[in-house]
Amino acid sequence: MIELDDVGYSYGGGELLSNLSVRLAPGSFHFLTGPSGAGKTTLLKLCYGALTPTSGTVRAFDADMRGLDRDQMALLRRRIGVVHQDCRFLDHLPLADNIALPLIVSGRDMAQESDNLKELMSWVGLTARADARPPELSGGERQRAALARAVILSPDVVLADEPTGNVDWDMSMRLLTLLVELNKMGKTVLIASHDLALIRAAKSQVQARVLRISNRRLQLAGADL
Ligand SMILES: Nc1ncnc2c1ncn2[C@@H]1O[C@H](COP(=O)(O)OP(=O)(O)OP(=O)(O)O)[C@@H](O)[C@H]1O
Repeated sequence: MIELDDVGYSYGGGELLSNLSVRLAPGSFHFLTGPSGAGKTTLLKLCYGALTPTSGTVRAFDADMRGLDRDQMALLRRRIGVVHQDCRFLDHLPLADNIALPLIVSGRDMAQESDNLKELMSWVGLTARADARPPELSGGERQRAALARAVILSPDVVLADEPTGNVDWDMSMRLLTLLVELNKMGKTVLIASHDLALIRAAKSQVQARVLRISNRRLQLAGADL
């Protein structure tokens, strides 16, 4: 589904990531861990085409991302839902409109999508907050809204960057449950997280592979995690 083959990346100085090869198979569940600054967000950006590797190849849905034009890339990105670390809401818009933004941008008929939006808001437990502005939300509400927005176009793949950052343990578990539900619906899930307790908890709910970035390379973490 998404495949990195011998990928390297540099922001201009020395190489941040070297010789990374990994395949996110359809329906798989992965964690990506590693110390702060190791390159987790960078790797996610390579997976959804926000960055182009300095060496190697990233393929998504059998297409080499480097060869795609703007329209093809836009179509491909609709198949990859991203939960950004900083959520990125438009503060002047109500929450429901923020969650619906990908529908609007992709030109969907909003009248036809209204049930989809309501269902999704209910799934993340935010129906009562539909009219709230993002600055009025708690951290957990923001993270659940970011997840709803990431999946509103029914992507095949969900990439979540620290989706449980700044929330307490109960909310982390609630968010994890939502991500596991998405995986049980057949979606491929990759979660970047430095929270080892979360990763351990997930292992009782889902068969997850844990990848760790260490010294610029990607390793498969052992059972001792
Ligand atoms: N646009 C950029 N230009 C230059 N350097 C960057 C840029 N974005 C990130 N970096 C650097 O690349 C390194 C990896 O950053 P990245 O955000 O991928 O790490 P991370 O593992 O996600 O970190 P964290 O766990 O703290 O979120 C850091 O040293 C960061 O400062």
